Amino acid sequence: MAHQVTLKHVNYTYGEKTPVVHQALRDVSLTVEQGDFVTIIGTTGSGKSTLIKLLNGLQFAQSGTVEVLGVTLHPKVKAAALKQLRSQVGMVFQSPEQQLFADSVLQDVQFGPLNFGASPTEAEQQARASLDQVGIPTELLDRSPFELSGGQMRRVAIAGVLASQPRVLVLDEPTVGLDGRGRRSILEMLRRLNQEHHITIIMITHEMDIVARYAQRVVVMKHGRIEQDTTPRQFFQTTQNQFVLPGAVRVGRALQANGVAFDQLPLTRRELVASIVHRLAKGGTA
Ligand SMILES: Nc1ncnc2c1ncn2[C@@H]1O[C@H](COP(=O)(O)OP(=O)(O)OP(=O)(O)O)[C@@H](O)[C@H]1O
Repeated sequence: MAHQVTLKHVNYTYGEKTPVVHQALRDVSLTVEQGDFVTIIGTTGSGKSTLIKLLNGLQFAQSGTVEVLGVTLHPKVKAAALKQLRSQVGMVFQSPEQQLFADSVLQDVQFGPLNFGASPTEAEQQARASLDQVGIPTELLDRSPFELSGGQMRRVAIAGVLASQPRVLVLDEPTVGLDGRGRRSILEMLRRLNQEHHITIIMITHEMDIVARYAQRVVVMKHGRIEQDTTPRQFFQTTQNQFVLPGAVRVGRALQANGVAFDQLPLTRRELVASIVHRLAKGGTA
C-alpha cells in the first residue's frame, strides 16, 4: 500500500536571499502510513511547525519532494488539487478556538464542508456527525461558540476540521492551556478517531506522557533534522536527560538501573504496576 505521506530529502529555508536567512528543515525524509499515530517532539525552533505546514501545502519545500495522499506538493500544484487535499488533511493549529467566528456552533462547524463544496444538507449532516464524534451534546448546537467552556470550544474547533471528513489530522499541541479533564477528553477523542475511524494522527507535542500513552511512533527533531523516528518504548528506553520523562518511565528506568529486568520498559502507571505485580506473583522481589 502506498504511504499517505512521503517526504524525501526535504529542505526548507525561511528568508532565502535575505540577511535573515534561516534553514528550518535539513534533509528531512519521513513516511506516514494510514492509521499511524505519530507524535513529533523536539526543542523549540527545531522545525516541527515548519514540517507540518508542508503537509497540506501551506508552505512548499525548496528542495526534496513532498507527496501527500498521492498529490505532489510544489508551488505549481493546481489550486483544485490543493483544495481537495486540504479537505483530506485537516490542520488544527494551537488554540484553534481562536478561529471560531459564526453565530452558532452548528454554523461554525458547517463552514468547512460548505467551503469544500458540500450541499447545505450534506454540510449540516457532516457537522452534526463530527460534533457528535467530539462529544458536543445537541443542546449546544444553537449556542454561540463563545458561550462554551475552553475545552468545549476547542472540541468545536476540531469538529470544524473533522466535518470535512479528513483522512489525516495534523495537530499542533492540541491540549495546550486545557485543564486535566479537558486535556484528557481531547486525547481520548483523538485516540477514538484513530482506532475506530482509522484517521491518521500527526501531532506536535511537548508533553512526554502523551507520547508514552497515545503514540505508536515518535519523531524527534533537532536543529531541523529528524534525529530519531522510533517507537515510544524504544525512545524512552534510550533517551538521555533532554526531555522530562513521564513518572512511570522514570521509576521503570530507576528500577532497571538497580538490576530489575522488565520484559519491556513500562510507559504508564498501569504498565508499571502490572509488571511489578507480575514479578511478585512469580515469587521474585519487585
Ligand atoms: N516565518 C518565519 N520567518 C523566519 N524564520 C522562521 C519563520 N518561522 C519559523 N522560523 C524559524 O525556523 C525555525 C523553526 O521554526 P518552527 O516554528 O518550525 O520550530 P518549532 O519546532 O515548531 O518550534 P516551537 O516548538 O517553538 O513551536 C526557528 O528557528 C524559527 O525561528
